[in-house]
Amino acid sequence: MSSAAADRRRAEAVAWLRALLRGCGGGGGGQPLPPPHASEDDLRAALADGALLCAALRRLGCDPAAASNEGTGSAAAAAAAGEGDVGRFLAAVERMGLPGFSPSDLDTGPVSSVVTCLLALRDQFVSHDVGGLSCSLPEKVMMQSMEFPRKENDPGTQNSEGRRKIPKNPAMSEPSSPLSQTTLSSISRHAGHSFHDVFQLRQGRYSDLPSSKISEMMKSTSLDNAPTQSLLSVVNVILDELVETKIGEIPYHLACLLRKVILEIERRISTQAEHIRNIIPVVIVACMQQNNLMKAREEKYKSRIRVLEALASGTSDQTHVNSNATNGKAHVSPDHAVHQMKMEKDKTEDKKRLAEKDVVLLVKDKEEDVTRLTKDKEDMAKLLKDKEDIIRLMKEKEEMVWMMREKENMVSLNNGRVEDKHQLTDKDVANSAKYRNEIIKLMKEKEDSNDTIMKLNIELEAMKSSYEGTRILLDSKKKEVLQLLMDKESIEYIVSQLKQELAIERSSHQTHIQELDTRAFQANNKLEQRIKEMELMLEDSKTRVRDLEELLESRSQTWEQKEIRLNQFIGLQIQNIQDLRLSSVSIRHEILHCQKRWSEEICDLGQSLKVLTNAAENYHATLEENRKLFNEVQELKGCKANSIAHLYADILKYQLLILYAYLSGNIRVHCRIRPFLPGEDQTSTTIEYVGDNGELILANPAKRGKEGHKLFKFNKVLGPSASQDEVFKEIQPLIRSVLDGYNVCIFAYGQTGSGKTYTMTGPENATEKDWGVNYRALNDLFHISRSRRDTVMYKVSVQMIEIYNEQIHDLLGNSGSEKKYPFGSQALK
Ligand SMILES: Nc1ncnc2c1ncn2[C@@H]1O[C@H](COP(=O)(O)OP(=O)(O)OP(=O)(O)O)[C@@H](O)[C@H]1O
Repeated sequence: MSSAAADRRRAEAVAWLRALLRGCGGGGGGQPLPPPHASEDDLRAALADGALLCAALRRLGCDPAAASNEGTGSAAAAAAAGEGDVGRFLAAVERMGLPGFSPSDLDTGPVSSVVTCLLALRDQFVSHDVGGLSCSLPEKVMMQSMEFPRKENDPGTQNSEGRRKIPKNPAMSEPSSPLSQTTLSSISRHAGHSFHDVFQLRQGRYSDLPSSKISEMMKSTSLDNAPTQSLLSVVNVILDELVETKIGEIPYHLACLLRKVILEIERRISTQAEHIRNIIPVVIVACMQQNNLMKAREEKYKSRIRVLEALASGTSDQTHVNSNATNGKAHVSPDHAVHQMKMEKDKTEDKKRLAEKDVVLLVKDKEEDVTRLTKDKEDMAKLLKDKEDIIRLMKEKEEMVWMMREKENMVSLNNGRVEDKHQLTDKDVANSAKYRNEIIKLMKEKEDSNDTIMKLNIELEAMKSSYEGTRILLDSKKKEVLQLLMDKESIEYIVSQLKQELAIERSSHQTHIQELDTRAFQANNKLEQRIKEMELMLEDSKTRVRDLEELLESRSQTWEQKEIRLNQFIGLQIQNIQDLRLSSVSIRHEILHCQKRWSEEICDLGQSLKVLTNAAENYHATLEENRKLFNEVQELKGCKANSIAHLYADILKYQLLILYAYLSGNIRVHCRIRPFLPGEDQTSTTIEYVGDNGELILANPAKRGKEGHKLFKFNKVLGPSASQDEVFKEIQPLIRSVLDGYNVCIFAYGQTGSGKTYTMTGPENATEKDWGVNYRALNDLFHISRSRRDTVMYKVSVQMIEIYNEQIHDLLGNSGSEKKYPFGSQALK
């Protein structure tokens, strides 16, 4: 047997023992009862002296002392079991044919045999359910101890003289109500005190009974074992006898018997009242527990509903989140999306499993609640029935007391009559007074009993009201349960809907997962393609890196070569500087020579200037004369002054220009550097240096040393950014000097594509801004001639020749002879 089963059996035995002995103050002798959850040691300690065991036997209607004295077998068993209560208990148990135990088991041995013995004893006496109702163990034991009344149609309940039938109360008739008649007779037989034999009067009257017989009836064992019905019958019969015989006095021994019987009845009534008092708190506690249980159930259901609601809202949220996630997944990677979808799917399945589990638990709880409520309802019905029985019992008791009073009145009436008729002796009077006192005492006691019954009635009323409250509570609970059932149905409907939604969601998720798989597959393909492309690009880049490295290598070699060349150039420059020093010395000499020559020339120029001054003086004189003439003409006309002033200014300006041209020399060489044309290498220039004073250094990479660099000297060097206008401005004074009678020749010289045509003519379809020297010169000359037309008449002729292969050709000539140099006299003119 498992320890749990042994504990359960021990608890059953202890509960039964406690319920059995509770009403009689423990073991009857003040022995403490074992605690409700007694351990083996507790039980052993409680039962060690055997007092509780014997009390239990007595409570069951079996006197162990008497039993141990009966028969040789019992005596032998008691002897074998040892002396004392334990021995007597074991002897009684053996006689009943129940399993016993060794007295040493109560000292050190296992208590399982003791428990088995106690449970067998319980089963022996509690084999029949009260009123055909089955109860749980503690309730059964409790109800046994309550000794509920039972109505029997047993013929034995009626006396032989057909008196008014008094309902038999098993609780009162027998100390342990559930005892079967067979069991009872068995116990009585074993005890040797059949109450039928003792109390049932077969013939004669009680007043005629000998004292020894009455003494035997008054023995506590006889009274204890006698059913209450028998005791009541005894009282009734004695009172009837008194009424019938109309004797004024009751025999002393009969009065004692009457008193003892009434005391026994009162004791049983008080025991019953005690039981009722005990049961009321138990019932109230049970009701409160029931209430608490119902409240707990209600809370549980509410929490379940909340969980389901939360689950439902969570599922919808999840659906929302899923849809959001699905919408937002266009921006996340496919692998991540698939992983997320799987996680969401797992979560949804977990939630679904939880929801199903919750539903199963709810259904289970509901079934348990329904079962429990049904059971509670049955228990309450039982309690109500018991309550009605108790009320009925109390009424019966009241009737009985009323009947007893009636009979006492009748006795006292008869006594009065007898006093009137007979002269009593002193002894009889004394006896009568004594009996009267006894009867008054009995009446008082009955009054007390009535008070007790009244109290019991009040308590019963209170119980009734509490039962009513409990019933209302139960009705409300029933309604709540119905409400809960309806809620459960609605929850089941919601759960089924949720399941459908989950199924739909799952299918949509699966579709989505398939789509994502397809997308992931496509993305994978794309990525693989991309990887291949990137690999190709990487290869290409590597090749380019190799090329660049090679280029870098070659560049570095070039730079090294350049560095070498630069070093060489620097060396060359140093040599050049030295050469320049030398040449500077020679130049200095040359300058000195030049200074000398220039001083001579200046002297010549001075003479020439003198000539010019003279000419200018003459010119001024002429001019003065002309001015006078003009003044005169102006006086006459008054309108030519301005033009003459202009002319004068122009003349002065031209004279200065002439002087400048004279001082600058007759031949001037200008250099114009053409900018790079589109498509030309911008870096491959040979120009190394351009000076403001007309110096130009050109590099020749093909030659080394001094030969690699050439220094040129011009009157003016015009850079690549020089405009057409700047070029013209440089030669404009020379061109204008033509109008003063000087010969001027301007020509361009250079290799093919160096910009001769551009400089002289300008680009094709050129605007005024891009005009070349020719256009600008003619334009300027015509402008001046036009401005001087009032004073000077200029004649302009144009000749266009070509020098080709050292042959000069007139491009405007008509015939062959005119075209070839020397041109005709016509052409020269
Ligand atoms: N200073 C400049 N600015 C802009 N473009 C120029 C310049 N000089 C020359 N060019 C351009 O250079 C090209 C060659 O110039 P151009 O025809 O004048 O050379 P060229 O010396 O006359 O040649 P060829 O001897 O063959 O006749 C032309 O397209 C011209 O427009």
